[in-house]
Amino acid sequence: MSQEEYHENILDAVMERVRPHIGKGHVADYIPELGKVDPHRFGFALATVDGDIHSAGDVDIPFSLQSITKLFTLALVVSGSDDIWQRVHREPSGSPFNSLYQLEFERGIPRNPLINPGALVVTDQLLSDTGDAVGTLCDLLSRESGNPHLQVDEVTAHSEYLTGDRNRSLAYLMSDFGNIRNPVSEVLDHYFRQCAITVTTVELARIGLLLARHGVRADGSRMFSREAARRIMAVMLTCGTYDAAGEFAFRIGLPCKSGVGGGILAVVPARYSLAVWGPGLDPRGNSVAGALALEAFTDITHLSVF
Ligand SMILES: NC(=O)CC[C@H](N)C(=O)O
Repeated sequence: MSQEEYHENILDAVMERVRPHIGKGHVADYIPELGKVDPHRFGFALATVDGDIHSAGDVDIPFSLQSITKLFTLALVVSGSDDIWQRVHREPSGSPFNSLYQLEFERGIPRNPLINPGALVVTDQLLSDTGDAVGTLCDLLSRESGNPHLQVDEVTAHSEYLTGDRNRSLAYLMSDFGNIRNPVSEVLDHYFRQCAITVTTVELARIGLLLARHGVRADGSRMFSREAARRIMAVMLTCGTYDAAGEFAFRIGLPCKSGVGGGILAVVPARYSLAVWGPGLDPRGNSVAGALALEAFTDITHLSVF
């Protein structure tokens, strides 16, 4: 069997298993603009480390990256320095991604960079490092996705700006503890806009190759060290799906990062980047069909990190 056939067979088998579940779950209507997305969409894309793409379903429709961006702001920050680990821990929180309660008694140091408070700290750092966090992130994602025109969907960003009081609370609380250094309103503006960057499923699979190749960019140059890649993927596995990270490790066994736009990025280190998109979410904010597709993938291929 050729490589081409092997990958197409995997995709067919994954799609067959996931089809009855497409449309399940609830779209993230706490951000009103995301509540308008059709839950019956579904896409699956597999990128090999050599850059070949195999895909099925709605893989060319742009969707909101949301929390998946947290991986790449982190990658940008750790490419410069490891100092961020003074400002954010790397333990699973066991709590919802926007929970406030740990943050008060842990004195403004978030549990990890892949929940909202942690990501706000990382965005604050990127803003200090570059002067333009969302612009720097958009440049990186544009280069890696193969689409030079990736953009912030300003309507979605504004929709979250209008309803984002919980993120505001997190940011002001951390500012009170001295763990936000730029003006809070500026950090929030960059955070809401970074979350609203849109990509297609195929573009996301390409972006994920940065991790699958352990820090090597699409143009062959190195962005961050192998060690940094290993650490980012460890945090992804243990914290990337919030209070469902244990469940994801149990069912899928790959580093995964979800977003409330319905995307999930998973990595088979040194082999594949996998992107799935299904806007219907479970109560913890992870795509129902997306998780099932990734579980089908590891069941079928036996490719997991365990
Ligand atoms: N889990 C997510 O994707 C959350 C991102 C979203 N922008 C929020 O802050 O609530």
